[in-house]
Amino acid sequence: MEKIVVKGGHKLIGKVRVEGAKNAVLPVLAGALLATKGKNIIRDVANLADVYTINEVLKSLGATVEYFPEKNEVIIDSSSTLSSEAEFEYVSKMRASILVMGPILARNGFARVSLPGGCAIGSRPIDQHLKGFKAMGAEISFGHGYVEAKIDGRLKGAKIYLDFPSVGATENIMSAAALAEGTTFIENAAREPEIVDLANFINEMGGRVIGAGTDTIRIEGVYELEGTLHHIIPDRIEAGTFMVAAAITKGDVTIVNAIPEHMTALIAKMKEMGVHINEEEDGLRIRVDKTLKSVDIKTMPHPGFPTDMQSQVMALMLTATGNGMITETVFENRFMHVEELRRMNGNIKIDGRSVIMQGPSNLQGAEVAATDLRAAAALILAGLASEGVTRVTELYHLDRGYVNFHLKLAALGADIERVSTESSDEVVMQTV
Ligand SMILES: CC(=O)N[C@H]1[C@@H](OP(=O)(O)OP(=O)(O)OC[C@H]2O[C@@H](n3ccc(=O)[nH]c3=O)[C@H](O)[C@@H]2O)O[C@H](CO)[C@@H](O)[C@@H]1O
Ligand SMILES: C=C(OP(=O)(O)O)C(=O)O
Repeated sequence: MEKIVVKGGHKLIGKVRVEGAKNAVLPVLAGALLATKGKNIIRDVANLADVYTINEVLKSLGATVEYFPEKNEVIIDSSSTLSSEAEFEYVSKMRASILVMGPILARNGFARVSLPGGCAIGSRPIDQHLKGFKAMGAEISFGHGYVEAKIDGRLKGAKIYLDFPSVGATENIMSAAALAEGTTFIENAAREPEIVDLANFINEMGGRVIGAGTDTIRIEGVYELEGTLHHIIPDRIEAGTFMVAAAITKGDVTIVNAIPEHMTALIAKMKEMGVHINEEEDGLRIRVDKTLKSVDIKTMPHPGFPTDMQSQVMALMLTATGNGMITETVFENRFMHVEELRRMNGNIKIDGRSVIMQGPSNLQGAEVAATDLRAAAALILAGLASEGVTRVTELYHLDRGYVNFHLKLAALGADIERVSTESSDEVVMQTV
């Protein structure tokens, strides 16, 4: 078993560079399957466990995938005939595997994908994805834990209103519609920057997607798409996580490669807490020189406050004075980290879909377990501000979404290491 061991009490100072976005690269790599000619070259690909998983899914479908992690590049050739089935093995490991369904259905007229099921943060159904495929003429059926979509000939353009601006449904429908006959409108579409990145990628392949980033996306279907060169946008959640790391240690950190326009809600709320945030020539500078004050936050679809920053900001709020409330509206069960933060002496109460904090808590190092990807980051962040030593386990969650998280924090001055605990001794895995 591996653990991250962090000793609190060190201010973080310096510069850190963020990687390409996990939530942009996964739909783009799935969308690469739309190309029936040429090769797709995808750059600024972060070296994440989820990237290995999606690459395995693409290979299992018959695409040729060359991955050069040292160059942050993936080359995909999907020009030969592809299989139509995404198996349980991959979908159960990573829900975003469902994003191959749109491209496969559009290309093959048939797709069979393992039902993703729920996870630690909520039930996460895919009814909105399927509603879109159905509106485009597909017949949907379920059996043996799989969902199947089938169409005679090509998918047909349609007007699709999403009941909720689901990120995955918008991406899956947009990809499918790229090769459909006629024009598709997605109304109440998700507006996340990652949606815009996927739309840009489809257009670079020769597609016609208009309006991504607004709540109505128009997709004029084309007959074929061709491989292209695409650069993935920077990871706004990794950037936000380092913003919290700087603030929670009352440090002074410049985040290189962040796009502030992708993080307006987070920047606004952190400023409201008293964090100094300035756009400087070399990046986004985060500085704290006083005690922070608690605020109220509600997670919302973009451009609202991102649910993927909820747990990290909760850790920060525990160090602030006064009463603060965080309300989670996107996922119904994204509070598993609360119990772990309580074990670190966090003063938090759950009240329905909200948590109430009375701060500042006198955070104390403890043995804690990550319950999901962002919870892993939040517990490490809390450890940076705790008295004594925190040990965080279940690091496979962290590796899904952060590259060398502990090394980046150590380079900023954190006392942190990743150890293997095969025997009773802790063996340091990597040092700076
Ligand atoms: C790989 C990726 O990009 N993951 C992100 C994506 O996940 P994902 O695409 O799964 O998130 P969605 O926006 O689809 O889900 C948001 C909410 O809508 C519900 N829903 C979704 C689809 C559907 O068909 N029916 C339905 O009810 C979900 O259960 C959830 O409560 O957006 C989330 C919300 O910003 C982020 O937390 C994830 O990090
Ligand atoms: C919830 C997340 O990702 P996924 O949708 O891949 O589980 C996340 O990135 O925080």
